[in-house]
Amino acid sequence: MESIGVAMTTQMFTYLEQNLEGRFNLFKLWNHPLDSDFLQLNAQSVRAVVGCTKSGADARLIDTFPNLEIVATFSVGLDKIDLPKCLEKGIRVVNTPDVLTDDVADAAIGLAMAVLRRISESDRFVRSGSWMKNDFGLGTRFNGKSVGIIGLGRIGSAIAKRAVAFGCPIGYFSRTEKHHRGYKYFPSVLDLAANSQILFVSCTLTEETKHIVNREVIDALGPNGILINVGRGAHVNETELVSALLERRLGGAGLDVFENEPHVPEQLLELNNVVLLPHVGTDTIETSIAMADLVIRNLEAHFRNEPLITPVI
Ligand SMILES: O=CC(=O)O
Repeated sequence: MESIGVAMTTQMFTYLEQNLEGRFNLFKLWNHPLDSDFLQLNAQSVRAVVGCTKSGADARLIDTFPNLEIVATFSVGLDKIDLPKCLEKGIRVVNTPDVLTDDVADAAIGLAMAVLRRISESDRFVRSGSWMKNDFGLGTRFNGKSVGIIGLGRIGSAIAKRAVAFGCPIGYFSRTEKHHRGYKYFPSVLDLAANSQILFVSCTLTEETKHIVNREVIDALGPNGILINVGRGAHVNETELVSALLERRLGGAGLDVFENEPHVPEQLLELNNVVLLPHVGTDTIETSIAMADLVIRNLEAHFRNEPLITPVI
């Protein structure tokens, strides 16, 4: 397979890069931009693209490679891929579901715990020497809080399973009722938010779920409510979120994702009731290796004319 051209859109994980390099003719697009002479000269040989949450396959990239057969994303999310265009051109698409579910769910629970028990804030308190002068004060309990989950897919279900272990009653919103015994279905996000103390966002980003958390949902969650987003930044109307936090209409937020990553609204940096992560929900060594292996196994299966392991289209 050494002669097959594979284009990697951006730097993502050295292990993946090295393994692709060992198997294919790898083009690193951060060294060779789409309009460079080198890339134009080699564009015909590229049959696969490997993208990620930062940089996927948009129409321009797809059109650059006339012999493109498959797009593999080093992520479960597909929002950086022009899926209709891939479908129209008969380009296969694969992602990395399942192997990352538990780590994202762990990160979601960690964020909820960090906000409620003020873990990041208390760490700052110790480091700054403030403990010498004052007591830290009280946090808020996590166990037993009513949990609402937007999107009861793989990750949402894994969050629910963990929250149940903390004695939390579970409500959820999804396109269809899942008939899960013990979890309460809410056909509207607004009702879910009104009945939740902690609202987790873990659905896929589509036109329908963009800004699914808007001003009304935030107000329904209320001044004691906590919002945790491990989906995509665009699930939440960030401007409304910032206003609600500044005006204390929302109790707090734990965010792994933002509308314009890596840019984070400056006002959030000043708030102690907010915990901010740099989109690291899947970022453990174990999961990253499993994701990279899945990308490679999918590409190898495709070029051997075998069934794809995790096909999207
Ligand atoms: O955000 C992470 C992913 O989509 O894998």
